[in-house]
This record gives sequence, structure tokens and C-alpha cells, in this order.
Amino acid sequence: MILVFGGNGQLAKAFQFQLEKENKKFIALNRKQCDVTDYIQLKSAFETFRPKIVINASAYNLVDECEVNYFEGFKVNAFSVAHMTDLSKKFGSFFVHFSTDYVFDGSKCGLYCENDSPNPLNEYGKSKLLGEKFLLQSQSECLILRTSWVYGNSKNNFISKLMGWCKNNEYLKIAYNEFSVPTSAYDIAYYSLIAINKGLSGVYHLVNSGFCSRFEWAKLTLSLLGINKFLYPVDRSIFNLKANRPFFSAMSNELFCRNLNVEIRDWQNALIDFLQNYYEK
Ligand SMILES: NC(=O)C1=CN([C@@H]2O[C@H](COP(=O)(O)OP(=O)(O)OC[C@H]3O[C@@H](n4cnc5c(N)ncnc54)[C@H](OP(=O)(O)O)[C@@H]3O)[C@@H](O)[C@H]2O)C=CC1
Ligand SMILES: Cc1cn([C@H]2C[C@H](O)[C@@H](COP(=O)(O)OP(=O)(O)O[C@H]3O[C@@H](C)C(=O)[C@@H](O)[C@H]3O)O2)c(=O)[nH]c1=O
Repeated sequence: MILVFGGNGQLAKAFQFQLEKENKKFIALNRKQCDVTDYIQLKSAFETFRPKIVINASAYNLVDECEVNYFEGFKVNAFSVAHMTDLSKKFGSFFVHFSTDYVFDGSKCGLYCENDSPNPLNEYGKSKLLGEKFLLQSQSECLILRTSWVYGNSKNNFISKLMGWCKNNEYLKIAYNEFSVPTSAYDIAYYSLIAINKGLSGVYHLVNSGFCSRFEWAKLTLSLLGINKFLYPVDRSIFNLKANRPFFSAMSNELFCRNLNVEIRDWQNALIDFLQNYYEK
């Protein structure tokens, strides 16, 4: 039995799609069914389902909000992870967890590898890094997959935000100087399950291949959707957002691919596939 936490999230939905496709036995619990910040509810979920594998797709992902509500961010992204780790150990479950490119400060000249030192610039990144640390310190059987700029079916990703900006503006201002790897939630789910099946453990970077700026991502998305809007490339500092974000946080998926003997398609082809086959407007 596979148990998924954070069942209403975009990654959790992609997992449910893939698990159904592979005929796997699973249960996905949303926040109402199990609040991961509540140890009693977590324990009861472990007791009820006795999962062989736990996939934690829950998170506090509002990066700007997290600067203010950092207590909530740390509760979900770090302390709940410690509790899930503890319960996974007790119940003999293999724990799969997700982390972010925002654990890095973006000052490296090149793609980030697993052995590069994290140095998060914002509270969200700090809370995610603490979650990683709790998990690694426990020396339990686990897999931590760091990913970036995730999109799936959700109202809270860059593509959905882009659609909102399109509705309300004659032209769009898009940052040309922020780089990472847009990554399809469907690709993450697909490759995570391969990794789980092959018994991969430790920390790995799981992203689509290549990298781009927010501007390039927006441009390709609108052109694939046939939306004709003028995109004005701007310096990201004009947005005055609460959270500081890394300038270049693109990660390399080389270690993940080498260990599993797989190739992961580039972000452009993943985006085409998503918009054609999965995107719910
Ligand atoms: N989105 C991104 O760009 C990136 C995401 N990641 C990581 O990937 C993972 C999945 O993220 P993603 O699917 O994108 O995020 P989403 O925001 O789409 O999903 C997160 C889910 O967690 C749920 N949740 C929040 N708090 C709790 C709680 N206390 N108890 C139970 N569930 C809770 C939310 O519930 P509700 O629907 O009720 O709000 C939501 O459904 C996370 O670990 C995230 O940090 C890593 C890099 C990039
Ligand atoms: C308001 C605005 C922002 N931007 C750019 C600059 C800004 O840094 C960026 C913010 O987009 P988002 O809010 O989608 O970005 P953000 O929420 O920071 O996205 C991050 O989420 C967390 C969960 C992660 O783990 C990261 O990998 C990353 O995906 O968009 C524009 O280009 N035009 C605009 O009009």
C-alpha cells in the first residue's frame, strides 16, 4: 500500500494519475482527511493503512507568504516531516519526500549538483532545508527528490499565474533574469515511481533537462497556447516581492539519470506534452 499526503496538490494529483495507470494500490489523503501538522492524525493514518511506501506531497508553498507566516511554513515543511520520518521508522515504511531548488542561493556559475552546499535565501527555502535535515539525521530509509518550478493542474503555479495576468493586462511584464528548470508534475511522478521501484535512496535532483528564464518559459507557454500577448522583458527587482529568490537555481538531473539508467526529456518537450494532454483550463 502506498500512502500519499497532501492529496489535493498538483504533484499529488499527478501521482494519483500515474499510480492508477500502473494499477498500484494507493490511498491519497488531502488536508481535511489528514492534517500533517497534527501528530495524532498522522499516527492514525499510519495505523489504518500500514503503508509500505509513504509519499509526502504536502507542503506550504506560498513563497512570499512564508516570509510572514514562517511559523506555518516551518510547521508543514519541517516539523511535520520530522513526525512523518518518525512514524515511517516505527511502521517500517519507505519515506519519499520532495524538496526545492530554493535551498540554493543561486550564486553558482552552473547547474547545481547534489553535493553543492545549500544556502537558502528565503524562509520557504530554509523550512524545506530543515525538513531535509530532519529526514537525513534520522538515518531512516528515505528518498529526497529536489525539484523546481513545478507545474501541473493547480491554481498556484507560474502557468496559472501567467493565465491570470493575461486576463487582466494588455501586455505582460516578465522577468528575464531569473533562471531554473520548469518541471512537469507528471514527469516527476513517473520518474519517482521508477526510482522507488528500483530502491533508490538518498538525495537526488529530479527536474526536466535544460533550463530557462521566466521570460523564455512564459513566451513558449503563450505561443503553444496560441495566446497573442506582448511580453515585455523586465528586471525581476521591479516586482518588489516579499521573498528573495535565487538568480540561477537550475539543477542537474545527471546523477538521478545515471543511477537509474534513464533519460529525462527537456523542459520544452515536457511543456508541450502537458499543455496538449493534461492541462485543465
Ligand atoms: N510548486 C513548485 O514549484 C515546487 C514544489 N516543490 C515541492 O514539491 C512538493 C509538492 O508541491 P506541489 O504539488 O507543487 O504543491 P501544491 O501547493 O500544489 O500542493 C501542496 C499540498 O499540500 C497540502 N497541504 C498544505 N498544508 C497541509 C497540511 N497541514 N496537511 C496536509 N496537507 C497540507 C495543500 O493542501 P490544500 O490544497 O488544502 O492547500 C496542497 O494540496 C512539495 O514538497 C513542494 O515543496 C519543489 C520545488 C518546486
Ligand atoms: C508578478 C510577476 C512575477 N514575475 C516573476 C518574477 C517572480 O520571481 C516569479 C514568481 O513566480 P511564482 O510566484 O510562480 O514563483 P515561486 O512561487 O517563487 O515559485 C517557486 O515555488 C516554490 C514552491 C519552489 O519550490 C520553486 O521551485 C519555485 O517554483 O514570477 C513575472 O515575471 N511577472 C509578474 O508580473
